[in-house]
Amino acid sequence: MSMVNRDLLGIVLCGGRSSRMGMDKGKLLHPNGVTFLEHAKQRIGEVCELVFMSGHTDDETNFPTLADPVTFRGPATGVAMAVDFAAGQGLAGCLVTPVDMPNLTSHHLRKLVDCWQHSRSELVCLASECDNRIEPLVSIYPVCFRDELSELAESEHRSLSRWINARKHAIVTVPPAACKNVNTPDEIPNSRRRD
Ligand SMILES: Nc1nc2c(ncn2[C@@H]2O[C@H](COP(=O)(O)OP(=O)(O)OP(=O)(O)O)[C@@H](O)[C@H]2O)c(=O)[nH]1
Repeated sequence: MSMVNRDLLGIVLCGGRSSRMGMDKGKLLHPNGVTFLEHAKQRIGEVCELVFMSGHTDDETNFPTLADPVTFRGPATGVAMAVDFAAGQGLAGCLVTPVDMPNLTSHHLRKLVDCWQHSRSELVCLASECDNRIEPLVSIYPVCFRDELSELAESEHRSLSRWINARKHAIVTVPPAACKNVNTPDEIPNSRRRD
């Protein structure tokens, strides 16, 4: 069986202001020598055949991108847009990942996909094995949630955690380090900006 999934659209969320970091988080240098953005694209490319970036505005690369219909309204906007697009492509859902979680690997993403394969209309979320708290930005969103996610994206608070917690969902747990995201410069060991 192929390790690369053809039914899920792989998404790298890379919109937002990166205001706490003070620079585009996608441009940070990952310890493995590529940018955070390249790393995020590579790891999801090992799991999903079709991959899009979400919300990124600069055009240094020609990588397929889904622009947010309204900018800086948070990740729920990108997720809703991605799920809508996946539904239009006849895909089963989206595997969403953030650009700012450098220790997450394709191995962790495959665990999510394996779980989803058992029940393909169910939400599947990554969670830290220390507190079971869900990571809405590392989750699989089946296309049956298309309309509900559009409503969420247009609502005032747009909290994906709250939205998922109000619905049936499966969780896949990983060590806490794997799902640590970086928001400020002092959270990036062994890394620096690529000039
Ligand atoms: N498509 C899209 N992605 C977003 C948006 N806001 C944040 N993200 C992504 O969601 C993930 C988590 O981002 P956050 O740390 O919550 O927000 P941020 O805007 O990047 O950073 P701050 O300005 O410091 O809050 C990252 O991968 C961001 O690129 C948005 O408006 N649209």
